[in-house]
Amino acid sequence: MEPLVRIQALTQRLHYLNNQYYQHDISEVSDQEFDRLLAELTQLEKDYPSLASPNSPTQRVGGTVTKQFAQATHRYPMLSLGNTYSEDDLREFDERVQRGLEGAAYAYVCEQKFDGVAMSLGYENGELHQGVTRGDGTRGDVVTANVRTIRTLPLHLHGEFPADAEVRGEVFMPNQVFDDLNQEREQNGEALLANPRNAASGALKLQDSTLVAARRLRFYAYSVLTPGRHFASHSAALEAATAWGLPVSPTWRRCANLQEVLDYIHEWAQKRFELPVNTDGIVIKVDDLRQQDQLGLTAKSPRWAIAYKYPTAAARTRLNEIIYNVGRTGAVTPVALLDPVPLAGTIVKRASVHNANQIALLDLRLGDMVFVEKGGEIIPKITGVDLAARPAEAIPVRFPTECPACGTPLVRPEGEAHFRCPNERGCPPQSKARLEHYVSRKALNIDGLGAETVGRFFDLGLVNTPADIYDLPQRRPELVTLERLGEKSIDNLLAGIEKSKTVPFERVLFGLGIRYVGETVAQKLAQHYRTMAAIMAAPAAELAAVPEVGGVIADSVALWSQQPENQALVQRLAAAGVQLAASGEPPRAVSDRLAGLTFVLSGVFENYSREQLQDLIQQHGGKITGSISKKLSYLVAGENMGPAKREKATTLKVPIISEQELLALLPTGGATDEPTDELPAAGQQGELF
Ligand SMILES: NC(=O)c1ccc[n+]([C@@H]2O[C@H](COP(=O)([O-])OP(=O)(O)OC[C@H]3O[C@@H](n4cnc5c(N)ncnc54)[C@H](O)[C@@H]3O)[C@@H](O)[C@H]2O)c1
Ligand SMILES: [Zn+2]
Repeated sequence: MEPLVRIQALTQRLHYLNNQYYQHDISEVSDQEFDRLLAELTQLEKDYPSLASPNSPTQRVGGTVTKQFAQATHRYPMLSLGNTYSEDDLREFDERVQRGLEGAAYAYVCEQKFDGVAMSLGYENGELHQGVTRGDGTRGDVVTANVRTIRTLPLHLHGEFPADAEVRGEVFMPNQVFDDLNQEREQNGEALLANPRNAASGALKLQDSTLVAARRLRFYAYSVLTPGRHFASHSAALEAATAWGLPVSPTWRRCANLQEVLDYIHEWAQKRFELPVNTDGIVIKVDDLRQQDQLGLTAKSPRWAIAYKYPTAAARTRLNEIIYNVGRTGAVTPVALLDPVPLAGTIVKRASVHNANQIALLDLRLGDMVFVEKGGEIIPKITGVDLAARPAEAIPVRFPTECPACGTPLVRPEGEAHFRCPNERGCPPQSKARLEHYVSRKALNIDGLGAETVGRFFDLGLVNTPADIYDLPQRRPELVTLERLGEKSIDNLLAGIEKSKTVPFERVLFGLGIRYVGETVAQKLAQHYRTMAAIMAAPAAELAAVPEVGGVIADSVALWSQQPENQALVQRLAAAGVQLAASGEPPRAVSDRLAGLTFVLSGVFENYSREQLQDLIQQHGGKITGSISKKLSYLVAGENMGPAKREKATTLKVPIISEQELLALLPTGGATDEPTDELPAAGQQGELF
């Protein structure tokens, strides 16, 4: 192929993949594949320098800023790292360093390359005042409120620190958190997060920091920058950061020479899988900061550092069978059963294949030799077939057309990847999974009645729906006859069931397992409506206007509420004494100043989060709605509000007010003491912008 044509094709493809990765948190290809394409382009540009464009992905940091946040310019550029998968390249890197330092002695620091999102934290007089993403390397998104939700991050530094320090590090989602979240999402019928890195990146882009807090992000610091050289070496900076109370992973090591670097790399090749966070390699940095300055930077990366990436852990093994699991919401997921094979520190016997499309895409046959990889996920996945080794008798995998559990024809709703069994009531694994969900830790958390026991009771026909659990006390004589269930554990179990009647309403609502109603949504609905009866009576359009509840969730709740079986279930739970109303006082009404007024909030606000402003409006009798209509009283506009919203409000003559003006509407005057009558009256065109 013409080099120019290839260069253009690669450039276009890499720009596209960068955009998917940084803007939409989607990895369409593996990192290894991405790096291979980038290396090919780098080589071509080296061979044909006249064809290289200054905007090439080889010359620039891949990310960009987003529209939803305010931006800040980095004082020191936030660069990428040169990377390699080969030890020979490391030797070349070491030779370049040696030449660059003209024979002076030097040492390295090796660190884990944490697979998350780079973050710059500004500490002024030891106080955290700003968190900014890498963005395009020059400017990034200001996500301070989101960063503050990271519980291990100190808001104040301890001990002796410089007045002005920029701490850099990685925001990540621990693997355990990722697995828990995904399990929950799967059960709620929500789309799964692809891997912990994309999950962390997506969480940082959320507008509502209470939602970010629920993602339980963490942070590891890996560099400190100060005006003037405060430290002599990178290792001294890491030690200081630790002393100030910043989380620094203890895995770093100072290495006297390349051999020690290679030892570190070999040592961590397997050990890294025991860390609570994904890593994708090792970062090697020249330790002395003056030597770092001497070596300098390229447009894209420092010359004093390099990333060594481990090849993705992959194995080849035989695919014996595919089984189909039916989940709580009826989704049918294929699971591949394999000949056991060691991979990245564990023995793998099962792999996920995601869905029917994936089976077709890979053209899987039973008996095939397949490649399995362990990426960010705990369960490995099948990534390809060794076609050369395909046995003649290999049987094409046929995705079932009927539910493997109950025989009902499967359906695939428009736009969904999964086939579902629509037989909600009569399909045993669905009923069983609903029970397991009801007793689970984050729902009713019934002592002595775990997933296993409730599953066993279901199999024995003792319970079928959550309401049956409350009839168990009357069935004690039957329970005593069960094997492995002594008097004592029955006492425990019955006491646990009794205690579950005090579990707050929001967790009961979550426990009902309504599709798309996860923990947060259950909380919002419970706060807003306060009783199950009110939720079940609410029309979908009204539900959709509750903060964090969109149209899809609202439709699902309304549909659930209409079904007679569910109405009967709720009645029986109520009769058993389960909490179906929020306890305590409803949020105190502070005034009725905003009674009869409706508000839409949009954009980013300066003094309060959107959530806080919504609470404030409600405390003063105002209502929050989801969409802009002629009847809307005010659109409250923050920074970076979408132009479409502004246009719609202007066309419909809905007054647009700022955060300050909203606060001024309140009796105390909020942040200002402006007289309220200077505001445009509701229903008139505001001309404040
Ligand atoms: N799969 C895809 O479609 C796709 C698309 C674009 C990029 N990518 C991946 O992203 C990489 C490029 O991304 P990049 O420029 O963000 O990262 P990079 O691989 O060039 O490394 C730089 C980043 O490493 C991180 N890091 C982690 N631990 C560190 C430590 N101890 N010290 C210093 N930095 C540390 C920081 O976030 C820093 O920004 C590519 O090599 C590719 O693997 C993949
Ligand atoms: Zn079924």
